[in-house]
Amino acid sequence: MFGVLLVNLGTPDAPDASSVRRFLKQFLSDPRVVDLSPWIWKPLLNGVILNTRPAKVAKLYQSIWWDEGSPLMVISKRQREKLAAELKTLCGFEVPVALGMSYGSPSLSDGLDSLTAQGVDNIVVLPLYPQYSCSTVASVFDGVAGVLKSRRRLPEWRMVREYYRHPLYIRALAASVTRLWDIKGKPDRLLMSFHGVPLRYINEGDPYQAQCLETARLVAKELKLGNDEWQVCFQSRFGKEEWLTPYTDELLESLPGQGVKRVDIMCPAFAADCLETLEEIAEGGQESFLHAGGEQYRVIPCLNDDDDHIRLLAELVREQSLGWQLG
Ligand SMILES: C=CC1=C(C)c2cc3[nH]c(cc4nc(cc5[nH]c(cc1n2)c(C)c5CCC(=O)O)C(CCC(=O)O)=C4C)c(C)c3C=C
Ligand SMILES: [Fe+2]
Ligand SMILES: [Fe+2]
Repeated sequence: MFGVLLVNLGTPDAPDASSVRRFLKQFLSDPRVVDLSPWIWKPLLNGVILNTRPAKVAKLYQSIWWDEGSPLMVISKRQREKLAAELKTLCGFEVPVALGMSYGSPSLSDGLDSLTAQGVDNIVVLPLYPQYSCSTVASVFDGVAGVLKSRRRLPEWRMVREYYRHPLYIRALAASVTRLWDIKGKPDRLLMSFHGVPLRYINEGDPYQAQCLETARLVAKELKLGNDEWQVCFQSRFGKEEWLTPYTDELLESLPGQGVKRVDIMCPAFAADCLETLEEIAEGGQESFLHAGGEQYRVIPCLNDDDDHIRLLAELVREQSLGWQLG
């Protein structure tokens, strides 16, 4: 029987400093995320970052937390449920879908155990990262392989490496924009803000930047936008190193001075709304743009559990599992 492991980054269990600390410790200890030499990074992480950042970041999580929990977790659970229903319709039989997070819980190990307990022997691993980066997708690969390392019987498994130009993804993003524009009209500029990574990762072969630019170009084409009607930027910079530019926060501060007073902003690298979209973009971004003289700032939600997003995820699973469905 085949099943699906739906993977995302993970999130703290609660919006308090000790939960955030536990989450950040696991996340920031992954060498795929921060690749500095352990001799330099470990003392900095344990001595400085984990003593100062958790309390600060816990406050940010509190500002976006929902009654049911962390938005990323709530949305991930909805995606899991809807994907299972969609696959049942698409395949004509029950397909187990388990959730596994790279950091925090449920872990990748929890997700894989749940699939095994349901008799799954062929697994499609679907990381919810449209653009490949060593800091995300490769860490999912490491995590799954790390869990399977101690198993006597290996499942057969395949992983969706990326889907940054999948027609259903591009169309779903474009539809999320036109839903707003059809009712409320177009802004001066559409910003597509992707999560950043250190520029060095790109120079060392990570295709992430090129994939982001291609996603953006295709969305702009689908929306029939002129060159001055859209722009790419990169958010969520961490640390002192140079990251991908232009930085979203700096761009938002400079646009009103260039006469761009009304922007719509979307975050195509995120399959679910989370701290980075709800706080950094929706709260912080709005404040800096309006403060710099901007007049209208609208945030386009992530694809979340939209029907056309779920159809895309089901199609990605179908494409990977073709040879398995007959057996
Ligand atoms: C330290 C370096 C980081 C890299 C490289 C990085 C890449 C990266 N991250 C996402 C998606 C998400 N990141 C989220 C939070 C988050 N990211 C970093 C750092 C790096 N990310 C930190 C330290 C945090 C935690 C918050 C903070 O302390 O600022 C989240 C949100 C989680 C949530 O709970 O809501 C997501 C999702 C991508 C797609 C990516 C590379 C492409
Ligand atoms: Fe991140
Ligand atoms: Fe952030």
